[in-house]
Amino acid sequence: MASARGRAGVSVIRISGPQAALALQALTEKPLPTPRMAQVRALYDPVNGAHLDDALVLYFKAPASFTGEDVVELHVHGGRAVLDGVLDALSRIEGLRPALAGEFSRRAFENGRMDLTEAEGINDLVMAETALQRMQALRQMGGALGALYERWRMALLEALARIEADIDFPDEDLPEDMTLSVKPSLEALCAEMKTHLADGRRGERLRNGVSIVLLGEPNVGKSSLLNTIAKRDAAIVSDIAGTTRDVIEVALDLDGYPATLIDTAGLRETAHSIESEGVRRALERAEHADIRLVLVEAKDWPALPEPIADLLDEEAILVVNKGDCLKAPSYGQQKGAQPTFVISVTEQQGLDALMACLTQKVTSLCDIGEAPAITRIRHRMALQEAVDCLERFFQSAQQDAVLAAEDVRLATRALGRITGRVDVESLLDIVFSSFCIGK
Ligand SMILES: Nc1nc2c(c(=O)[nH]1)N(C=O)[C@@H](CNc1ccc(C(=O)N[C@@H](CCC(=O)O)C(=O)O)cc1)CN2
Ligand SMILES: Nc1nc2c(ncn2[C@@H]2O[C@H](COP(=O)(O)OP(=O)(O)OP(=O)(O)O)[C@@H](O)[C@H]2O)c(=O)[nH]1
Ligand SMILES: [Mg+2]
Repeated sequence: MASARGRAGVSVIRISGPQAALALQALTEKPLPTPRMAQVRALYDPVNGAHLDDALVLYFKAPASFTGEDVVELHVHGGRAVLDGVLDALSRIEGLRPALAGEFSRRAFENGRMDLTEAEGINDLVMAETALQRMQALRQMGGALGALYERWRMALLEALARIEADIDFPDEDLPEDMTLSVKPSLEALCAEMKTHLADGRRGERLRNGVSIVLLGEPNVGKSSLLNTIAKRDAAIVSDIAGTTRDVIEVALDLDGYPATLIDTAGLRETAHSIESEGVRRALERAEHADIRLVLVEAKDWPALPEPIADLLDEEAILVVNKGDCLKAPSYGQQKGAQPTFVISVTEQQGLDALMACLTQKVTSLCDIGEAPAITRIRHRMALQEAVDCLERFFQSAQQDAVLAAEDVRLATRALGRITGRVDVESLLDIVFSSFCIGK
């Protein structure tokens, strides 16, 4: 199944590999359709001849297909019985088995149709929830990131060839000390890689979403604010202090940038074991969050309760809720060092200014600009390893050309692992296991 499970107008089943055309023929009484031309065909169970559907079928002849193998697509009516009937019929055809998660993309990679970063881009595109996540995924799927790493790898290979020439023919007419002569170009390359690494993890944040945690004492209106921002009743609100215990997450799309807003238990000392577990979880989330929204009630402001004052660092945004309880509330952003917003959730006041501030923060945390960005820890670790190898090379180059060559070779390998040119076998299960089935 290439489409989602469950009832749908149309569902797509796809088959890849040398038996694909035979499978299609087994389900129809007519000859194979012309490659890449959609045809309507009645599908029958090959064993008992039962009519399964009138489907739209496509045949992609190898190598002109997504996987590079013969591919057949059955665009069937998306009902339970149709899908069960067709999948059941297919499963009884010899040589066919259900695809593994990511297996189509994996085969496309193994057949040389894309590098690993492009395959990862496909998965990111399927997972993308906001416009900018989509843009980043399309860029990576189109090969921009892979091309950058491949360019660096080629430059390293060239340097390596010169160093090896120096080792193999030390007395020939080569310019004196090749190992040193490649140093400036490798230094420039290393600097470029470090700049690429020093991206504030923007690409990874854009892919994963920025986390925004709501913190504060019980009853200040954290869950009310979450519901208002999410525009739905995601969390229970009540006037009983200690209502929220579990961590509650809602996904936000802020001008195309992804964020997760996280509601937590009100912070207080309590003997109640469930509530104190909630408080523990709240503090744990606070530690890992990208943005902390610290809520207080208007009556506790500007003189803040001590435990709350302790939560405020320069990263935190102070939100003063229940502004309607003030005599003459002035809503919106307040002057002062700490970013502070007076709001009223019940009166729907001051929220626009708060949202504008959040959107701006989220944007600056994951704005990647024009250049392709690192989107996962796998890339970051390999790049860092390449940089470390090059720095070792700069140390060792004078002393020993053979050791120096080995450092450059290891840096080349580290880059090659990102696009899947080397050490592929150990990587594939990791990369493709997070894909959808049918992708
Ligand atoms: N029905 C359907 N929709 C789909 C896909 C699919 O496989 N099937 N895709 C995939 O998941 C995406 C489209 N990507 C595709 C990429 C390449 C080829 C392909 O046949 N490539 C051949 C021929 C190119 C040509 O002649 O233009 C090739 O590259 O050799 C097909 C789909 C999104 N929509
Ligand atoms: N007057 C006033 N009351 C509010 C406002 N926002 C929330 N409340 C009320 O404050 C009470 C507590 O709201 P919650 O959203 O449950 O508070 P909380 O911070 O999630 O509380 P815990 O989950 O116990 O930590 C409810 O009765 C809300 O209706 C506001 O802007 N003004
Ligand atoms: Mg709550």
